[in-house]
Amino acid sequence: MTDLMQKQTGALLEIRGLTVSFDGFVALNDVNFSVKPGEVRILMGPNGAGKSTLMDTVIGKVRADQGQIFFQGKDISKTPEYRITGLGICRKFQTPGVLENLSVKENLELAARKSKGFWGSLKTRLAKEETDRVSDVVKKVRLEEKADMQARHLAHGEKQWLEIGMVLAANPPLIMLDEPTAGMTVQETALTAQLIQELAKEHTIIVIDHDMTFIELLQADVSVLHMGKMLCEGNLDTVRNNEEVQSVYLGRHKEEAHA
Ligand SMILES: Nc1ncnc2c1ncn2[C@@H]1O[C@H](COP(=O)(O)OP(=O)(O)OP(=O)(O)O)[C@@H](O)[C@H]1O
Repeated sequence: MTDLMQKQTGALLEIRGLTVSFDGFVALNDVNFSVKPGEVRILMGPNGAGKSTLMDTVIGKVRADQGQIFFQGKDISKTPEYRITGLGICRKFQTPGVLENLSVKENLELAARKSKGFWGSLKTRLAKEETDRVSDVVKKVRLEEKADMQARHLAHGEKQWLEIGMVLAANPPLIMLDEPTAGMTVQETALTAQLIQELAKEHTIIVIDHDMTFIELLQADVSVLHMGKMLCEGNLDTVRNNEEVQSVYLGRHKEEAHA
């Protein structure tokens, strides 16, 4: 896809006909998926549906057997993993990456340095643009008052926001968040939904999550994967009313709720 085609389709990320298999097991089967600049998209699906594999393929950790991945109009299907961050794609995993003994600000500075690659990370001082970015990010993730506090003293939700901040420090156009509200209180979950909506003004965000309260708060379009196939896409009502989704995913949750 050329830059012109990207403008025509309007997609920041466009995945076409993606098939991925592990030793003959097909984890993704001819998946199409695209997100527009500034969009928040929720990626749902039961365990083993292929959500992580889809994200892993975007960041070059897993290679596709077939299909193409276009980012800002460029085919990145064969771009090595170590180059993907530099292109402006950042993924936050569920496992914490915060350094507990460093302050909030120091963690953010480190993330800003790392985004500059190996040589950039060796620089002792940050450029003005980077320090400005760190000050901006610390406000965005609502940790301004705790900027000098060691990360280990933060509440669980605050640590998750710091991690989102560390992704933001690199200022990537595309952010992928893996269950950002896991373990959060209802109030922290609501604040996280608000934060993600604010961030979507400058970034495109793909969120993998199962928490229906959070998904409702996000008010974003949803893509549902099931057994490696894209089952349904649309707004939350469309997805909720889809019979296949009800039987394979939401139905299961209802049963659990009534158990
Ligand atoms: N490296 C691998 N080798 C073999 N099989 C794998 C590998 N990675 C994933 N799979 C399989 O591919 C399928 C999709 O896994 P994936 O982790 O993408 O699902 P998921 O939707 O992210 O699930 P969960 O919500 O449980 O994280 C699963 O059946 C999984 O066992």
